[in-house]
Amino acid sequence: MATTEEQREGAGKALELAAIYEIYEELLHEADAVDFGDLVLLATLVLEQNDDIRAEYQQRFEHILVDEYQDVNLASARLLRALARPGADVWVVADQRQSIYRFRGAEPSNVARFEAEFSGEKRSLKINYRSGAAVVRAFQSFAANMRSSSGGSWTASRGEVGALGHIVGPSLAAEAAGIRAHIEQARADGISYGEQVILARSHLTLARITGHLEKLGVPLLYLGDLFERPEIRDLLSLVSIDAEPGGIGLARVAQLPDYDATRGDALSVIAWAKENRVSVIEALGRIDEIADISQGGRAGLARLGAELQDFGPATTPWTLLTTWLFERSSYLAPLLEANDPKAQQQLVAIYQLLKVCGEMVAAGHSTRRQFLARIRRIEALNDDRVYRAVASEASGMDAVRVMTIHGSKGLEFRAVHLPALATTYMPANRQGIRCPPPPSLAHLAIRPEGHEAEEECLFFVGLSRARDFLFLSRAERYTSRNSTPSKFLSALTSLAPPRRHADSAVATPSARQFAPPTIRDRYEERELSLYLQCPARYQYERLDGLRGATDDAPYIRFHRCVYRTIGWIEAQRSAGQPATLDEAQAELARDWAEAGPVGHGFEAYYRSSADAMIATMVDVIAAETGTYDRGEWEILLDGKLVTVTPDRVIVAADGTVHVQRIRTGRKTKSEPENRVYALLREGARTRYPVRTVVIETFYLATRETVPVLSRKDDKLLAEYRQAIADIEAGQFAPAPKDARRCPSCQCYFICDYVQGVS
Ligand SMILES: Nc1ncnc2c1ncn2[C@@H]1O[C@H](COP(=O)(O)OP(=O)(O)OP(=O)(O)O)[C@@H](O)[C@H]1O
Repeated sequence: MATTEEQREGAGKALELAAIYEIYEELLHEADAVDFGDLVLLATLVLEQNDDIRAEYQQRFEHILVDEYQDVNLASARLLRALARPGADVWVVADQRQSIYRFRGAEPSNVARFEAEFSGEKRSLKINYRSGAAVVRAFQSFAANMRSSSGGSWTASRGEVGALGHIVGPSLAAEAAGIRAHIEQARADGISYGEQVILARSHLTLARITGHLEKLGVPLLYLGDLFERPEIRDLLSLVSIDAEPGGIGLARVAQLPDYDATRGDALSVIAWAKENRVSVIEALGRIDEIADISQGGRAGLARLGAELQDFGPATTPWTLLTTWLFERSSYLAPLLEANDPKAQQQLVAIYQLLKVCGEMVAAGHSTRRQFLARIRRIEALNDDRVYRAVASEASGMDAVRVMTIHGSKGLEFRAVHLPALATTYMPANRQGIRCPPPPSLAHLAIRPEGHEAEEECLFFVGLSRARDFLFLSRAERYTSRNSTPSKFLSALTSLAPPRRHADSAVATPSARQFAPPTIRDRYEERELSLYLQCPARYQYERLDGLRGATDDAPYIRFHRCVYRTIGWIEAQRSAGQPATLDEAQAELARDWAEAGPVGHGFEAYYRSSADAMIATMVDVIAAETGTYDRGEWEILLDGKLVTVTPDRVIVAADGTVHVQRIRTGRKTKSEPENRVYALLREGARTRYPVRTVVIETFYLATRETVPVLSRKDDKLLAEYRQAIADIEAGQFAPAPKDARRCPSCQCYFICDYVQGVS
């Protein structure tokens, strides 16, 4: 029974998840498909529930060998029990110091139970054949204090070979320069690039480090986030021209060196195409008719028009890319000529994109729009990992390997580089449990000690991949704050004392300069909010007037429909004609057909939530006794007017004014920190100087009204003032507040911002 607020919220989430999971299972069933977990689950159930099948398999296998036994979870442990007949030889290999799959249900305690469960015995391996003595000493020293299974001692059969290194740099750039020095040190010892690996806890860390190493000219077999690489963005922008609405891709393509056009040229072409209702490609073909094009740009854009000629709505991304790259443009020429590690890397990335494109087209995402939508979706779900590893065709390249520690399990390399050994990176911070399991499954939640133990194991896995050289490194600053050394280093510093590596002099590109826009005295709250979300997006959308496609998740579409319908209901009420439930639902049906998650697997679930919210709204309005005061407010901030239209303003019978913001989502802790509340309070102060005003959030899903206090108003209003000042100073560098939302931005493909790296 949930008694506290937290438990109630947890139970609500668990119920929601259970409902979604049921639909997910139904969809799997309809598609006649199984997921990864089912592969083990279904096999186990078949064996457990059918005596004859179990007998058949049990007598087939006299010996069963299990590797990585510490990673066995509940389902695979049951599979093993069902497969092993009484008296069968079960032989397992386990290293509890390498248990790195607790997060997906692995139960290292299986190892401790092995002897009793299978009447077995345990033997320890004492000789290490992989690593030289220096490396063995390092992981032995670390293992001495591990939680999951402390201790262990090994004789290095290869003897005194190899060495350790440890550098500390003031910044990430300096750390990268230090890693390059380590890489070269190993090469001087006869270890090629291809025999070296960089291992880190997360892809994000790898992307950040490799971004710097790439600039330093280190050949790497790693692409980072494929779809955020500059050359891939060039190509995706090209694909998007006339495929995503608005011709936005031209803003990037026109500025490629080959076309020598300006951003202003691109905007002129896009505007002309819109005005004349022709495609952007056609507009490029008629460039002579377009005014306001720079001299160099005119010739370049005419050339681009010729290259794209005869590409129409039916042209697939595959045809467009291959024809343009190999037959028409000279985009590849400088890369082929340069033949340096950076160019090679770019060519590999382009090859990889073509491969992905071919696969996606074959899988039915065959129009250019579908292809781009698919990429946005992959990025939004952070599901691009499979595209980061370089295609096997390139595996012969002599380039440093790059992978997560999880990905390195079971592998070995002559030199291992472990960067970012700083607090919060290694061990990583434990993430809160977003949806705690219900009490009956509480044993499945990873406890804090489990997280720490798992992080230690990860580090042990990283250390023990090295054959000859183990190189450790960290920076004193990764963000604007200083970062302290990883606590895991303390076991190693006496063996590998840190050396300082000075900052490198890698030139960073200068920030983009833009002419300040016209100074105005009036701004909408919405546009300032957009600016604060991302200055670049503000510029593209508000100043350049660029509109393109966005990838809106069904969840967003559901909320948008509910807000739209509520806006209509509120307007009806203000006009003195409150909507009936039927009318409101008919309005929702219209909004839904136009903008809802129609056809999505979870549509019915979203729709019933939307229906319930609309019914609540109608009900709440019917029960209301106050009067309405609706309209746009103007709030004066340092001589500038900021306009905002509150969701609802009700003057109650006792004269109190309730200013509400309506939310269709779940109650969140951050909601009261939304700066719009500060603005509403400021507005209410001048509009209702003598009345009591309450600023509140109204949560439709739960009918809750929560007052918002004024604690941070000054700071929040200052954000609006700063936004206006920055806009007027022409500061529009991409700086998304929440980079995870970038893939749903219309400017995604033309933008230079790289998540976690920029
Ligand atoms: N008896 C042996 N003589 C010489 N070399 C050996 C011997 N056994 C293993 N090796 C070498 O030692 C290295 C490690 O072996 P292997 O990968 O099988 O170990 P492991 O226990 O699976 O390691 P881990 O679980 O840490 O990945 C390999 O390079 C392997 O060729």
